Amino acid sequence: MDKKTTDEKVPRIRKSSLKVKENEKNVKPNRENKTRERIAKEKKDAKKTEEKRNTEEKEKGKISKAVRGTNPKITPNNQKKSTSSILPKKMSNLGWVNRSCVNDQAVKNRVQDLLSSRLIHADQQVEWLARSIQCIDLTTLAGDDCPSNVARLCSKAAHPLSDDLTNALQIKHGLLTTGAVCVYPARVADACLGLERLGANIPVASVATGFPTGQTSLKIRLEEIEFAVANGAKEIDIVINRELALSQNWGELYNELVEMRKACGESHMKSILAVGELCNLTNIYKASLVAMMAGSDFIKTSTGKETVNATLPIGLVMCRAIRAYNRKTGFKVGFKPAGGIRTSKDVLQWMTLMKEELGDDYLTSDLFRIGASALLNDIERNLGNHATGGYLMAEEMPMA
Ligand SMILES: O=C[C@H](O)COP(=O)(O)O
Repeated sequence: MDKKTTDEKVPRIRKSSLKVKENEKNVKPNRENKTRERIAKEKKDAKKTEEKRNTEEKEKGKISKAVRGTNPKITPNNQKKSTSSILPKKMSNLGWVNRSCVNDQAVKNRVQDLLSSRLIHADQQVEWLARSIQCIDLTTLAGDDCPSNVARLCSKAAHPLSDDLTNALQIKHGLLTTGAVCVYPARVADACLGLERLGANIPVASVATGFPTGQTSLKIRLEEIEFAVANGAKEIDIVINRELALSQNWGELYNELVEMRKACGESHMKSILAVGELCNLTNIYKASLVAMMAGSDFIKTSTGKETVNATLPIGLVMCRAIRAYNRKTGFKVGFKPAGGIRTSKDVLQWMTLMKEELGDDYLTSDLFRIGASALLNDIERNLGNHATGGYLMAEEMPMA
């Protein structure tokens, strides 16, 4: 494990180098004055920036009070930890992987139990739905994606709800954003530009490694990651090599994922398991462990292109793997269900799963994302219903 910090030797400063030579003082007074002025100016600028940031943070903090109730809290997405603070989380324990086995019937029972007795109460739904928006990776992954529809997606990510609705829910305009926008590598630059123009501090996620099938050479898959990172992607959604998982070649899968992790650099790596193609729950559990051991920041269910995508039993198995990994290593890896999540009811069920299996800590965008292209419209409609007592018409949702 790379958890320990390295004790770096601090270079010693020779005392003599700290002394200001008398003659230098006399010879270059102007330069010293200029340096002092520059330092004073820098301090003043830093103070101004700090004050500006404090005011912004204060404003944004109001969002948590704007939505009824206090649990779960809504905090602005741009308070996310910087990617550079993420430590590598590599470990290899293939014995653990090989010994793992999932009891299918127990999984079914647990999901039944979650669905029948633990759903979110109606009077908490507004705050949970508003919070779920912050966890959405708003996605477009279509062959005809182009700068204009990506710009539109960015606009929706930066302003997910109409002004009328944010006013009715007392959410200050512009403070609620999605967790990320997710696009193909060729559209990353468009997305970065679109968000920059809006002044939105939202990360761009890129699918990569031959998404959705991964059926190309490792070299090309790694180059694709590098291309997306170079274009500004802060999050990379890679697909795992299904052949290696299906043939139980966990060692080779681990090696490939480690290479991908390296290629991501400081960008987050989300590993898509393509669960619908892994045959059984035990394979999904094992692939989850391997992906986490190789340093994934998130494990993600699906590309949205398989026949079977995110289902609750599969989600439960992946959450249990995340929990086991956390208990063994102390690292918290995030979870991203994706594919076919389209309704407010779906998202509340996924949030219930997260809360019950992993706890409140995992209900922030640092550790929970929902990959979805159409979900936001349904959430908007439902919040509209809560605010006005009637469902919004399509024309009342201009960005839908
Ligand atoms: O990663 C995100 C998925 O591709 C989105 O799938 P969806 O279009 O079914 O919401």
